Amino acid sequence: MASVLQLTDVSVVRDGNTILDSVSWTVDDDQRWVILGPNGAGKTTMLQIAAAAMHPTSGTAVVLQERLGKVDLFELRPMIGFASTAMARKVPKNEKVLDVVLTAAYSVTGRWTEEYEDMDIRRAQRVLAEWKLDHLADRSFGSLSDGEQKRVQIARSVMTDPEILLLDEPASSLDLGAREELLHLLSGYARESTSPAIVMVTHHVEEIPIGFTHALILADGAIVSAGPLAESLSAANLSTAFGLSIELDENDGRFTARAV
Ligand SMILES: Nc1ncnc2c1ncn2[C@@H]1O[C@H](COP(=O)(O)OP(=O)(O)OP(=O)(O)O)[C@@H](O)[C@H]1O
Repeated sequence: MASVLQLTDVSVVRDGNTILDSVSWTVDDDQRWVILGPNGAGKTTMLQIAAAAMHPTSGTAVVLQERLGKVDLFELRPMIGFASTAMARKVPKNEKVLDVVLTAAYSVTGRWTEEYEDMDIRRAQRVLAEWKLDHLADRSFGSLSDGEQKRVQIARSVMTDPEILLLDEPASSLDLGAREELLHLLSGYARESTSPAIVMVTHHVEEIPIGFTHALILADGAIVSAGPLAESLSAANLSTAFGLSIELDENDGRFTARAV
């Protein structure tokens, strides 16, 4: 077991606003974390630091054993899978699904005239099959449903065989069927011992895939709780974070929450 992410006293200040306030957090390579918290709590900012896409204003962030600020980010980033709507917006709408995934191997979006190696093409095809997208390989990205696009984003982010996988609200905007299909795939992936460490931001406890092991709850840029799911994801901690009385239920590894 090795740590893939270590934040120590990390603060982020932007335009005089403290977005993260002395956050300390460690993620090990066999852990699957969910980050929950109200709008504006700082969840995406945490992911940005984990993705080496942002530096802390103070404190230290060590990603894959490399301290941010002392490492060549272009070497580090291929080892980090990051699926987000912001990333998807950079993908040309007419890009073929196979190419959306394949181009991750070269850290670009939009295929031009590059030649790709057969090995990379075979890996992209395998990844598409794993995420139930093989029948869509020749379709344009822009023609896919939201649910299919979300799965392509994840397939692209695992194409490079990353050591940490970051997912920013992968189930947002999905209908019930598409959400359940995605959660089923994420559960299977989370439970494989060969999968990398996973950190997923979500707004809803209903979107926590079975197999996730840890929860970090954030409010106002500070950690309310962080640790194994059974301890950290509690009605009391959610109530503190959201500032209202919340009831939490668990059924066969899936969660539901409501205000009481
Ligand atoms: N460049 C910036 N300058 C000033 N404030 C910023 C900047 N970037 C983010 N913020 C603020 O920092 C806070 C945290 O933002 P962040 O996107 O990390 O929150 P979040 O928990 O992901 O929110 P949401 O659930 O709404 O996506 C928000 O109040 C946001 O407005």
